[in-house]
Amino acid sequence: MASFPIDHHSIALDLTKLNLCPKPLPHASDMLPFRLPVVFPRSLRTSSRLLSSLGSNRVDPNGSVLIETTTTPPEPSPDVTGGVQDVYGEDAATEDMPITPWSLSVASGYTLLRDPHHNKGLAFSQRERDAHYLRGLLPPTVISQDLQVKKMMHTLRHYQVPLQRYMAMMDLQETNERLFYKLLIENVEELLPVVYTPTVGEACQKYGSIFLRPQGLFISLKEKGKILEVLRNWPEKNIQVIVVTDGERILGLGDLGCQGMGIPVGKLSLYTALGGVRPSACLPVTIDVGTNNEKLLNDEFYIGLRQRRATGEEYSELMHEFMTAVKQNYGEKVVIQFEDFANHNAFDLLAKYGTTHLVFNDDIQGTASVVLAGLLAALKFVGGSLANHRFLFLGAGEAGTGIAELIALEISKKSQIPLEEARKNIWLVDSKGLIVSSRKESIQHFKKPWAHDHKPIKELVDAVKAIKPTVLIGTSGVGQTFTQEVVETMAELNEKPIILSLSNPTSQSECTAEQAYTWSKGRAIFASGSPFAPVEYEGKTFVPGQANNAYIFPGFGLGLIMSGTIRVHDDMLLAASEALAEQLMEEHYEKGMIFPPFRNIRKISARIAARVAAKAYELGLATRLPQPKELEKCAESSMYSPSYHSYR
Ligand SMILES: O=C([O-])CC(=O)C(=O)O
Ligand SMILES: [Mg+2]
Repeated sequence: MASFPIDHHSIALDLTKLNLCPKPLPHASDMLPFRLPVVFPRSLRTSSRLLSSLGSNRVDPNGSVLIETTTTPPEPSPDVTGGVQDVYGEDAATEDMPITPWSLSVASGYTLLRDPHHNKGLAFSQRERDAHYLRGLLPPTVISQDLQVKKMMHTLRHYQVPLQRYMAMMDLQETNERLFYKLLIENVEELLPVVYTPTVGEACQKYGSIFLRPQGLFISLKEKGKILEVLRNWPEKNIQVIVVTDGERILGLGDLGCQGMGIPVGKLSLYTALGGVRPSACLPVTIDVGTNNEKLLNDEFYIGLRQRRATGEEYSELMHEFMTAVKQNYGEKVVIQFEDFANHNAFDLLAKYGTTHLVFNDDIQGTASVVLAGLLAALKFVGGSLANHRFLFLGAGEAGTGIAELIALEISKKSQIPLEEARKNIWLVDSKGLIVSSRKESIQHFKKPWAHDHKPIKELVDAVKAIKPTVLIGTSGVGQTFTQEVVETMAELNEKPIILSLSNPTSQSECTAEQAYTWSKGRAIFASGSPFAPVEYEGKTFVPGQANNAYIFPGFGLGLIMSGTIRVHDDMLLAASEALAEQLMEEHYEKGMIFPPFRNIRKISARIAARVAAKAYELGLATRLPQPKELEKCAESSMYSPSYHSYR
């Protein structure tokens, strides 16, 4: 039995946590009268079993008990953009906690400094250093978390190579999680390109070489028959979101096998930083069924299975075991986000598990929702409704057909016309040319609804001339395919051509922001999947938007979680798009923007979450009852705060 060198006989019980989504308190100290001391019999006080039963699974036999308190709550701030106040003490209002609302974990001394969830580095106070056996293990200086942020940003800005910044950020995530999130939340525009696209793409390509500590859960063919056991090896039990990839189509970079792990890790960092979901509730997973990437197979530093990809039954059986184990282990309300699967599996998995699990395909549905939002906002510049526009896509995979379908759904609902009718103004070009009815027999099922009557056309530029689109959308995964001639033709056809180059990372973008503005003589309404800096053209500054699903999935997921939703419905995607488009203000339009700046992303995510949750309640898919009255406030107040807790 472990012994714990402490003399605390009470643990604070925060009654507000018994409420699933209590009203935000006007001041955190209002909570204090509700805190009850809970006294345990002496025999229980030293029992590691008791501690485990209270929700801690980090019992250190040599350690002391570390109790997080809210005795010095931070001043509540009225906004959520720069890290919210920790109203609930444990950032857990999205969590079902009917009986054990404790905040408790176990570590001390050296172990505490190496526990990323509790380490505060130089920010440990003198009192904490005494109480937790840290004296001598740290240099004497005590600094604030704000100063730590300043120092870290200073260090990061000195690195010239983006990959160095990525590695420094991953290192921070693995040593001091709260500091990592504070940095990311407070510097989101600067750091998003580091932990996310484009740098995460390069990180995945070089993952084998830069790999220091494993992050996330690796489930390979070797784990077949044991996936439930593997899930149980993960230290956190209360999982709310899983992002899973099989690495076959990482961004526009292709098959990166097991090294695709950078993507679920990055996406989940955004779930926390942008959407406020607690890091401990997030589980990144990579399914390794091999890779067809010869370069990786021959790379001595490759970290995955050294075999060609399993397909067919072998593949579906492993995926099925995974999906079944997830539901068995975490229940029905865990969000499973599919990420960067190749087309053929992505559509099949979504269709197969859409009726039994809470699944969401970010590349099909998240991308569709963000692009629809951008188009709704762009109407402000071009006028009319979506039904008055003609759309041409380069790329007919997950993103292309997903966006096309959501546009058609929105048009069909708004104009009250059948979906088939709404699809007629939407055209797609794939690697073989315009998708037309004469190709219907030979194309994949997800392309068939877009095979309209027209003579075959091979080249994109000829398709632009023939179809005369008002909106051109690139989802091809191939860089520099919107040539000067293509953009110029769009500009000849339209006073304000809408051009979206969505492929990631930057190297795969169909054209750059500068090309779009220059070739259209400053008339294009442009957005891209990966970020581009503002462009000066003839004395005017153009701010390109980042049409990236990062605007959608964090808030969307939060909406699902806070309402206890059990299935995703397309109407929730439409609700998310509308919520995002509504965030555009006059000041944004003046700069030609069709997406709001990322610096307000937590507010944006809360709005999206509220709208998604409201739709879920309306559709009868939400299980968390009764429905909170003020969903947006509920979303904001349930967001994770990266501020340090005080330990006693
Ligand atoms: O990760 C991103 O930046 C967007 C995305 O889902 C993709 O390109 O596959
Ligand atoms: Mg993706």
